Amino acid sequence: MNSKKLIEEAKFARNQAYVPYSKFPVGAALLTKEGKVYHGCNIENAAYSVTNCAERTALFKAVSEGDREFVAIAVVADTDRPVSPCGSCRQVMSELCPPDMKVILTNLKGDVLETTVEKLLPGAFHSGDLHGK
Ligand SMILES: O=c1ccn([C@H]2C[C@H](O)[C@@H](CO)O2)c(=O)[nH]1
Ligand SMILES: [Zn+2]
Repeated sequence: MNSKKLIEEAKFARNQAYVPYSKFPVGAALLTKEGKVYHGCNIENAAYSVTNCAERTALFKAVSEGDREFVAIAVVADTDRPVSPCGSCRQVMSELCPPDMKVILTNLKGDVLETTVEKLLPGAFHSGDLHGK
């Protein structure tokens, strides 16, 4: 699947966002090695900090269904620049995705920034840092 199609999938996912507080819907589409797409949207909560971002929704759905091999993720929001994933999502992507995995950031105007997991969080804390290993 090409980037353009994955972006369309992310826009589709954005329609399901539950955003009564921010009114800022975000969509994500996560592509597996086998070609399956997991959709994610942001899901907010009256206790704001419990909110789940679109990127993490897609990743947690995939892992919970037994999929762990990912090749790309597209994220879309109505931003001036291509949407920029938050720190928590960058950390979760670093944990669950290959460092060189493609991350396609975009907005409704059609600006596209293609980057990687590693570029979004250089020097991420990872499993090898635990227990002095
Ligand atoms: O990359 C991003 C940035 C923000 N949000 C969500 C979290 C919250 O619901 C709203 C405003 O921060 O947007 C995402 O889902 N992904
Ligand atoms: Zn996030």
